Amino acid sequence: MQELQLESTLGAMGEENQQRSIPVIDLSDFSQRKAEITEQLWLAATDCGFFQLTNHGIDVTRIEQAFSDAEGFFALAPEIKQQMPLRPGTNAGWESMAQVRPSTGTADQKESYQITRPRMTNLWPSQSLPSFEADMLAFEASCWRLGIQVLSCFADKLGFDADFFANAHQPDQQSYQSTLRLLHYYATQGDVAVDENNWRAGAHTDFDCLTLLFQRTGQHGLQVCPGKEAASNQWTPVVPQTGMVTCNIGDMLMRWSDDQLKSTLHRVRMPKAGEYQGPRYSIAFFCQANQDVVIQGPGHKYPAISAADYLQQRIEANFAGNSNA
Ligand SMILES: O=C(O)CCC(=O)C(=O)O
Ligand SMILES: [Fe+2]
Repeated sequence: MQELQLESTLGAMGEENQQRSIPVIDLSDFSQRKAEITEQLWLAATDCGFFQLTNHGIDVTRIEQAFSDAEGFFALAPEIKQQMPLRPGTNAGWESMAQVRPSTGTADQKESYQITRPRMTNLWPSQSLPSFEADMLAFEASCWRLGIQVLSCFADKLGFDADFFANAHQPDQQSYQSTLRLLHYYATQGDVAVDENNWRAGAHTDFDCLTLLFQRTGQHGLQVCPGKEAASNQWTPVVPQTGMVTCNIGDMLMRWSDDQLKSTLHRVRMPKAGEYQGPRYSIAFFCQANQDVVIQGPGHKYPAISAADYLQQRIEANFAGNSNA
């Protein structure tokens, strides 16, 4: 697949480019300002493929709570986390150092726990963390609402009904496959090589329609390389700020928009000597259309394919691990 050829050329470090900026889009008064917001989102998503949202309706205290829940989960003993293993192909459960990217060939220096609503049987830490499940499902629902709001703007521009993507990502169905992923990148010692073999997350594009990413102030490392400039191998840092939501377009929406919306390469680099060496936590929500939904762009550039088959192709081609991004 075209996406993979691009990824496999991008293991090298490249250079940092501070010149580009990631657009920041204010969602306040969404219903009154929808047309204006839609233009801003479309511009950002057709150009850079990455943007950050403010006044998006998810309260910062709610985000902080989700991070403290995530810290609580990752602090559980390995024997407990091992009872909730990531099941191949499901995007549900816990893994550590299991994700190998084609861009690097080495495992990401992280652990993750993924929540995909219909697939969570026996995967909740109910005994150790009694309120975790309810908290996380409520947070997932807030992410869904925000993701669908942004997608409704893209639907307007693509000539689909405003509720087209809401219908394509129905949470109450067995075929639902949007995923909330908690991420914990391990603390480093300051003497770790920052080279092309060592990444918190190797360069990749996401498989989904739209990713919402929560980062914490001070926990740097995310870098972006816009598609049209991929050959430059120049990477722009995305400044982390608790409360902002960083968004990126994934491969599924790129295909669904006949390549108008851009799925953008990104990665998380290791801290350099002198930088913060502590753990890095982030939370990602991947909007992925329900399995039975048929993906086809307005101009029919690509053949119709179900969301299940599309993801399967992407996962099989990508790596032995099982994940959506
Ligand atoms: O942790 C981050 O900042 C990025 C995570 C990411 O890109 C992913 O999980 O797909
Ligand atoms: Fe990603």
